[in-house]
Amino acid sequence: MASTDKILEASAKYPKPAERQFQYGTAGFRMKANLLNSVVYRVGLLAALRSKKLNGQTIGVMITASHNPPEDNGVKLVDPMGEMLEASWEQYATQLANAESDDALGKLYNKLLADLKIKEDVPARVIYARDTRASGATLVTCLKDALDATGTEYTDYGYLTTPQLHYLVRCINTKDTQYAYGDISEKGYYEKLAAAFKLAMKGKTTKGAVTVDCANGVGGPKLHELVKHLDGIIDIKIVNDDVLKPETLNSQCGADFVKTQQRAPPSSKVGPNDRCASLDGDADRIIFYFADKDNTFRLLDGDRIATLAASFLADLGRQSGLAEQLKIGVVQTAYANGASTQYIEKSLQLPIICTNTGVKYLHHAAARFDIGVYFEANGHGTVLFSPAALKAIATYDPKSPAQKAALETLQALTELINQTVGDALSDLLLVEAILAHKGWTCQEWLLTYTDLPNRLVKVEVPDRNMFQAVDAERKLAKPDGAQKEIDREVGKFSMGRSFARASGTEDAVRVYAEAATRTEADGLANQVANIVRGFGTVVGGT
Ligand SMILES: CC(=O)N[C@H]1[C@@H](OP(=O)(O)O)O[C@H](CO)[C@@H](O)[C@@H]1O
Ligand SMILES: [Mg+2]
Repeated sequence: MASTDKILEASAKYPKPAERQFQYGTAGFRMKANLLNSVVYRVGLLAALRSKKLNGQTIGVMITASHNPPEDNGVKLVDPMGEMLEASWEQYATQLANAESDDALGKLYNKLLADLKIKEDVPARVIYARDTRASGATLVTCLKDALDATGTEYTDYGYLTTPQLHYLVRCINTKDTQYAYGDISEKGYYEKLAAAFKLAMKGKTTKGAVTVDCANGVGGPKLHELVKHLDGIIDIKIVNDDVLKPETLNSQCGADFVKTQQRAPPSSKVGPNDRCASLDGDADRIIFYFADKDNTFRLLDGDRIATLAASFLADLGRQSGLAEQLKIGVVQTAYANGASTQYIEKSLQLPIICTNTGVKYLHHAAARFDIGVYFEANGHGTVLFSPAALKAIATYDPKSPAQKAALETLQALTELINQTVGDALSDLLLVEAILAHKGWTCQEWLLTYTDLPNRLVKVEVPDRNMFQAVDAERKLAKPDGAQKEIDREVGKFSMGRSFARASGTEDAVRVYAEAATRTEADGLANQVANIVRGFGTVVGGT
């Protein structure tokens, strides 16, 4: 078959590293960049297949390793509505990446064509972009070879944040429909966000500046562009935006550093009570923080953004007269701080769904509500509006000036909030708009509830796969007896909660614990980590 010949010819340039097994996980493929050539080439083949299967709809390919160190890179696929690749296709990505020889790859490609009933003559369309990592250029070449070999039409969007690529994919596939998402350009993205932000801010001002640490990644230049469209209605100070020194990416800065180290980047020069935010390397995560008057570091993480957004949207629902049509729900994972869960249930009186870790799970659960707010504690999340909610907001006839004002703000938020995926730039503006409406500083935001002290520990065991979690990963079904021991420890601590689960992205088991005091949270985490070590060692035999 002619096209397979081309695929094999190009594939010969990118042999699979021997003895390596790859897996398309929560974040696509991610590893040391020098191992990725064959993987990216094969992801290109899959993107072509996916597009053909979906009648030539455009598929996105993003080359990034997010918050990982500069020497890593990665690749992930974006489905037509700007969502992550449908879960059932992840296995094909894994199979293609692991085909040992060119011959095996060609056979697998043809098998997928046949098994998935893909018509080869359907055109394939792909767009792609990358973050600022030095290795990105080489990987783009691998990708292009796959797209050329499969006769795919493609557009290279250069450097983009991950959510910008998701935005563009959705714009392309909804063009000229009633769901048209926006202008198909990077500029269109800024214009959409800026116009919505201005509407949302009408008559309100933020209290002081917000300093945004861009992790020395692609978010820096993109935030500079966005600011140009905001007409100075908000004071955004941009730091750690040096993309010319790739080795500084995510180094001692960025959302992951701040969240895991529970401290500001050492380079930070802000004063007490100054509002700060940090993005990750591909700008799909954001967290806020500040130093209080005693210079104590205070984190405002994804749980805080979720509670802030949910409370504001619930207020707007009531004020606009649409509370009945706009049922709001919040989606969290087991890592959400117990105090946030309690605040949502008791104070906000909103329903909560707890899902497995990984944004694709949260995203799908959030789609079940009229307005679904989802955030991982690490700052990745967004708010989804259902088609019925959008219709209600667009068509409702307000009965008073107060209803009209609330409705206009709601309308603006439906445009401001990225509907495809968590987006640090969109979330930044969302939080700023809400704080402006409430007239809050970070201090007031922090006062809504008090986080329970918590600890996250990574435990390395010979075989993490023996730890099988159930109940949204809050309990261990395997190894036998482990959960019983964890329960016994948890029972000894006041307000204690703890769970262990195998990481989906690292070769380790993560243990999370929270309790009434810092000492207790640390103690509980250590005890549960010991239980995990004990079970891991016995069966693993080392
Ligand atoms: C505790 C934690 O932060 N886990 C992260 C991490 O998943 P693990 O499966 O825990 O390794 O990476 C995921 C992908 O970036 C992210 O979605 C998730 O929140
Ligand atoms: Mg990221």
